[in-house]
Amino acid sequence: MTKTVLVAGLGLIGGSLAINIKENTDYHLIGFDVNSQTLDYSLKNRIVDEVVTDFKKAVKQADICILAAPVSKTIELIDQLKHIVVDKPLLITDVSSVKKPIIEAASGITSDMITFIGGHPMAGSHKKGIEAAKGHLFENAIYILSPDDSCSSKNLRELENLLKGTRSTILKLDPTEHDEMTSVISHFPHLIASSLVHQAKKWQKKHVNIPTLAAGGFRDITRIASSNPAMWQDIFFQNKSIIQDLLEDWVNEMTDLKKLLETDDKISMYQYLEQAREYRDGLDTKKKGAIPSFYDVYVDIFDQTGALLKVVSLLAQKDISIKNIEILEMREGITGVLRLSLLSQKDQIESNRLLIENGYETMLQE
Ligand SMILES: NC(=O)c1ccc[n+]([C@@H]2O[C@H](COP(=O)([O-])OP(=O)(O)OC[C@H]3O[C@@H](n4cnc5c(N)ncnc54)[C@H](O)[C@@H]3O)[C@@H](O)[C@H]2O)c1
Ligand SMILES: O=C(O)C(=O)C[C@]1(C(=O)O)C=C[C@@H](O)C=C1
Repeated sequence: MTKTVLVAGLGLIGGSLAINIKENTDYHLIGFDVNSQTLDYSLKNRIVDEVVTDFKKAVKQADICILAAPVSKTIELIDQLKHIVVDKPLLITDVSSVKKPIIEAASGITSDMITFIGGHPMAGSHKKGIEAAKGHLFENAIYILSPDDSCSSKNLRELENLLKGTRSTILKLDPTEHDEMTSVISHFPHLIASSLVHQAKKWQKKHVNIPTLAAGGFRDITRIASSNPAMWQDIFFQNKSIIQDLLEDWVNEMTDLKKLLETDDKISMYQYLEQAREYRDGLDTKKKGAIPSFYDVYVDIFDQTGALLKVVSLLAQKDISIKNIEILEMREGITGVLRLSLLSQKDQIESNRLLIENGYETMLQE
């Protein structure tokens, strides 16, 4: 018999998982969300087979339930699950960016029929809502699962099978490990990105043209400051103590840097920058990790109508698929740099050759 999957919270992540599951399995998909427009959109665009407004009733129908609401709302949904009586096995997972409070809440589910496996796809975007959902969002990403000791291998396999179509790589982490690692690599950088934007905004009072000068570097480092504030506020408070520790570390490090300037210690400053460069470059090696392993080609193009289209068509003629395109710097009449991210080294070399043959100036990611 066809199994039923309930997705509770049909935003960017829940919607993307629903699309992916629909594309890759024949499971019957039910969608639940507190936003009626989201439910209408999901049904109209056939992201799910059925929508419901009664969470408890839908849970009783489901074989698998994916909780994809904001972290604190996911905890509230888990609290509801503690009081629902199910008469068939139910496998529950979530997608929350913070794991410890989720696993703690789930430990209060006492029914023998229910298995909870914490989950977190390490991919997303600064966009939110169902309209931004994409079935291929998790391709090449790390998908963290936090099964506890009581989780059977059958249940784990069932969840892994469901997620197979995402083409992500499953990594098992315990919740504490997860929360520390994601704070360093994901949560804390969001706080810093927002603080850099605030700094620019303050200085704009003195220099009105600051936004005009905000070129590649500033845009690169602050892209994530355009993310969903409600989601990040929730994450920071759910992972508060680690964020506080990292903030303290950061303040100390900034104080050290300040001292290097005060004491004119150019050698230490150089070493600081060089060590950061070496570590950052190492993250981009061709193994999968928090930073996806793409093969980049940088192309110098003029900001003229059709320039982007010409580059893309050139590669498309040779069936080279581009994983990601980013314009790093582009001002009217001035050359700009286009970053093409490709899926294999073969595509990277072939694209580079084609572009050079057609008169483009290129550079490969080392
Ligand atoms: N955005 C990312 O980059 C990203 C990446 C990985 C994991 N996550 C995690 O995924 C979860 C969802 O984030 P998102 O980016 O999809 O957010 P989103 O704002 O795009 O979607 C959240 C959805 O949950 C719905 N919702 C809110 N309260 C609800 C409730 N009580 N019951 C049911 N639905 C409810 C909202 O209406 C919305 O449709 C969060 O826990 C977040 O930490 C986000
Ligand atoms: O790509 C982005 O914009 C993201 O912010 C994705 C990102 C991240 O920090 O890497 C954000 C939150 C998640 O929990 C996982 C992934």
